[in-house]
Amino acid sequence: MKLLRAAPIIRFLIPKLHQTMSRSLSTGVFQNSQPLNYRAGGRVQPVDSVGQEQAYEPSTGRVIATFACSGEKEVNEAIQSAKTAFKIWRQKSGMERSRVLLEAARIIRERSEELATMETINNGKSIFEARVDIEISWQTLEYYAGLAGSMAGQHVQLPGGSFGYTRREPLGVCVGIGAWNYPFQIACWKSGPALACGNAMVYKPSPFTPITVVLLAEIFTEAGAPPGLFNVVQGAAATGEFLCKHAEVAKISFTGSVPTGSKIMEMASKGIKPVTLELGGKSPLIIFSDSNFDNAVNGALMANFLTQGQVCCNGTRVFVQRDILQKFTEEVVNPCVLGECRDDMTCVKEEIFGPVMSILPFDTEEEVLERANNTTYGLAAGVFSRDIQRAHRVAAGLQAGMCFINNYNVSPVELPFGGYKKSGFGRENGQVAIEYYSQLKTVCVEMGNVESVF
Ligand SMILES: NC(=O)C1=CN([C@@H]2O[C@H](COP(=O)(O)OP(=O)(O)OC[C@H]3O[C@@H](n4cnc5c(N)ncnc54)[C@H](O)[C@@H]3O)[C@@H](O)[C@H]2O)C=CC1
Repeated sequence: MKLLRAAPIIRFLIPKLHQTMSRSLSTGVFQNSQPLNYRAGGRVQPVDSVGQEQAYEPSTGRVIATFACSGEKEVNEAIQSAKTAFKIWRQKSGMERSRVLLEAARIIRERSEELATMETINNGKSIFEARVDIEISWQTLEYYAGLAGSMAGQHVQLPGGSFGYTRREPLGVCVGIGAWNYPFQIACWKSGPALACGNAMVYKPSPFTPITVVLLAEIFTEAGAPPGLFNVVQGAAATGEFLCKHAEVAKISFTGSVPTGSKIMEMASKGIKPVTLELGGKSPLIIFSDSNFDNAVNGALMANFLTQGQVCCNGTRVFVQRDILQKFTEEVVNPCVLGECRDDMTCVKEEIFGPVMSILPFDTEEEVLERANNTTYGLAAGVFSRDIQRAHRVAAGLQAGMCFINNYNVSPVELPFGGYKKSGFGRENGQVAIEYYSQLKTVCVEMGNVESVF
């Protein structure tokens, strides 16, 4: 079982990192000394503030950064900086945007060990998972670089030689607000499609993880993005609210909890701004007795214990068909697996956002589908079975935006990701994300004379 090897791997790797990396970027000694806001192509101290936050290194408990939370003026400065860059960026062809994104992806790839180490220091996840996050991040930029050059509208013929066409246009200044569990990756999932479409972005990371997104901002600048294309403001709820309420923001893409998502939607509604909401979940994983047993066990571990269980789409309600229940339970036990669970228990109904798997026995397909869907969330779901017809039938019946058959928690950038029900709406990744960062203009062209009806 791969995940059980996570702790030894990080212990093994840390001495090596000490040897190969500068002292300032080693686990246990890193101390931030630079401004963490970024606008107009450089790091800046905010012009005003609403309080102060501290960021920690979870493995040691040390404070690694103390920073001011951006106030209303600073948020406005960042938005004006983005507006300036947007005027330049929107005029670029898709191929020109693509080159910048490809170069940013190349730099991330080249600096992946440093970025992964920084992510481990600030987030606390193991280095092998941080490396995967960084890999997904540059792949995201590469993927949207690939799409940037091929964004096109439609040409429609009309009577008398007249015609119409559609143009896919950027929205303007987009705001990204991220959670702390995948700081760098969430920023890439939002900025990749946003910039590919010709938008500029102001990004606010979680105050728990302020460090790596500023490195992403520097990378975009180094890659040739106009100054101000990707800006960073730091802070908590108050800073986030200044962003959401700002009249010149065209769109908000948010990753975080359901209660905050609801507030974001409320603020966006005042300005009629589109939102993408990537929220929490309490996802079901259904294991039929005919599944490949080892795959099902590995899948259940993947579904629960990556990033200390702090993964939005984790399959934390593990429904196991009764005839393999005992064998399965014996196989997956480590901290913390809860057996003999019932659907009405709090641990089964509410998101824990930690490494806790709840095992629930079931007997029939019909019964388990109804119970799996009996939740206000709908982010993800999984099914393990060798019966391919049943697997597809169950996937079709599951009320979730992301369904896995015979695997769990694999999120290639080519596939759209997002939720049903209270897990949010809009999609990240895949071609469809383009629709959430652009708007369609229709141009109707008359080739004849204007016939007056008056
Ligand atoms: N669906 C998805 O893709 C993902 C969802 N999540 C969800 O995120 C949650 C955990 O992340 P947290 O950082 O604790 O979530 P959170 O909702 O507390 O915070 C998320 C972000 O929103 C900001 N924020 C808080 N209040 C705000 C307000 N009133 N206005 C504007 N911004 C505000 C925070 O500073 C932070 O940057 C879990 O519920 C998890 O399931 C996490 C990762 C991925």
